[in-house]
Amino acid sequence: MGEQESNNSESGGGGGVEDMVEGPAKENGRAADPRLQAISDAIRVVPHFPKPGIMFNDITPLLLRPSVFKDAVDMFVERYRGMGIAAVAGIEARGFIFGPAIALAIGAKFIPLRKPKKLPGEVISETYILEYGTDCLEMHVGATEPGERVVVVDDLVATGGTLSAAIKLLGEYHVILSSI
Ligand SMILES: O=P(O)(O)OC[C@H]1O[C@H](OP(=O)(O)OP(=O)(O)O)[C@H](O)[C@@H]1O
Ligand SMILES: Nc1ncnc2[nH]cnc12
Repeated sequence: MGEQESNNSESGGGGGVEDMVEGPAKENGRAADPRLQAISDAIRVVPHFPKPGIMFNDITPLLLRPSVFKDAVDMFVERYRGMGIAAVAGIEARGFIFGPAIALAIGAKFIPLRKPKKLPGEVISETYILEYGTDCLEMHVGATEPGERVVVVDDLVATGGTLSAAIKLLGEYHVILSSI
């Protein structure tokens, strides 16, 4: 593999599935899922993108491998099916790639948490700080009901700013965090 195709085990980038992989042995004291290594290997780390110093975790190679893409979705479906999850909230843009598939498979609704000025209805907004700037997430008012269990899905946590904003948007509801 060239430098731009190295996998996450060589990366100092954001935390994603690679944080769940500790070789073939254990994950939180349990046997690691054998699917994790292939998922981790399918995520390309691109140094200095989009700015110097950023180790960019690129999930697009994973999307080109249907069996690995399916394994990534299935792992979340297996984790959350039967848990009374009412909604999956996907964070724009990459949470929109995984979230709807997970939502459909567990029989939950899908809530898009969008970048500013994309949703036409009444919204609530949260501004947050990124590794490379600031951004804002918005959610339609009424997308969730009080007391619903919501899973938040995204591809990656770096600073955690995006995830914190999502939690604040859904704050009055019961949120379950989930990162691919
Ligand atoms: O933990 P954080 O530091 O907040 O970073 C993580 C966020 O950054 C990426 O999205 P990005 O903001 O690049 O938007 P995009 O998916 O629209 O490209 C990623 O998909 C997460 O949403
Ligand atoms: N290191 C990273 N890789 C991919 N997307 C990101 N968003 C913020 N940090 C990132």
